[in-house]
Amino acid sequence: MESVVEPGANDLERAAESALRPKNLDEFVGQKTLRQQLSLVLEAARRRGDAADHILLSGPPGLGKTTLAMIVAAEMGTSLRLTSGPAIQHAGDLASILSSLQEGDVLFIDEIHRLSRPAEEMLYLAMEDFRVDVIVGKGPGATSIPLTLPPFTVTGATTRAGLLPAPLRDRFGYTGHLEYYQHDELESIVRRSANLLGAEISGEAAKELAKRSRGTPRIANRLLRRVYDYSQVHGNGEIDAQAAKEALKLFEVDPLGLDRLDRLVLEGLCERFGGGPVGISTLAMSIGEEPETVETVSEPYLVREGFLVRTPRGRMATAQAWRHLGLTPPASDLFNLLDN
Ligand SMILES: Nc1ncnc2c1ncn2[C@@H]1O[C@H](COP(=O)(O)OP(=O)(O)OP(=O)(O)O)[C@@H](O)[C@H]1O
Repeated sequence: MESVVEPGANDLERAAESALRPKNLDEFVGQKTLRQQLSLVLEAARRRGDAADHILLSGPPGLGKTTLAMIVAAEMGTSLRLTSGPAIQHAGDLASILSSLQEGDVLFIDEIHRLSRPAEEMLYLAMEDFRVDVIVGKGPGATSIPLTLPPFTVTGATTRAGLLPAPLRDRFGYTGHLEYYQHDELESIVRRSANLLGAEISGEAAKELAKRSRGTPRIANRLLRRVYDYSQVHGNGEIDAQAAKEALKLFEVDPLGLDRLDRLVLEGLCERFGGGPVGISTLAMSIGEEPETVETVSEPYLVREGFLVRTPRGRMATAQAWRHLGLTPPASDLFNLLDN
């Protein structure tokens, strides 16, 4: 893990996360509209005694898509099968997963936009007609054996719903979009997770963590674990505001959730390029980073929080970025520059 505020997770962290996952919709914090809609879809299916409709969940990493897929299976009282677009190399891999499903099972496909074309086409048929054609043999002698599947629910997750081909998107009866969380929601998540970890946390400390979590429960939980470590090593294990602030300083996460890389990007932009505009490659090179890292790890949050704007001529720092670094924005303000 490069940074404590990176929204993605590796396998090791996913294992640590499983203890903190909400187990049902009532425990799932925030995303009120999505929760109400999903609850209705599931309740109706339960009353009819049917498998739930196929569900597509879209939104940035770490907001709870996998957790919701697990909740769908738990609420329906069925089993969950987990796979991902990149893990399914050949249509045959998907055929063997599909043919092992039991009635009502939930098949979770993470990064569904990364399925190969043949797998995608096989999935259309399976989702619509609960049928899969299994190819036996190779070359001219190959035969296709149609196999009927029991009704099941695909729950697809994607960070980019726009990348999904329309025929696949259309086969989902319900699509829910996850939004970044509000501070008060993250505060509840932090308190709930602290409780599960057996950690005592003060209200002020929970607020401090929520503010720095970039709207993302995964980051909130990760910061909580690091702050808990700190309070156990340097204190009596209780997390108060002071311990939280000291730990976050140690991990270089500032009061607005910016980390070392974010600040390097803004400093590079303001101090070396007068606030821009400057191309992403030049900017990344000037701070010794790969353009892709800057673009995928740092930039989305900086843009979202209004520190950086992307213009046709390159990246520019906003007045807020200058002020955050303790610098005075240049007299020619951003909007005059953008008009040129
Ligand atoms: N609404 C929520 N309430 C409480 N905890 C949450 C909530 N959403 C997510 N979490 C916690 O955040 C962590 C990450 O969630 P999850 O793995 O479901 O995210 P994801 O959207 O599937 O991420 P990715 O796209 O990287 O797979 C988990 O530990 C989960 O318990």
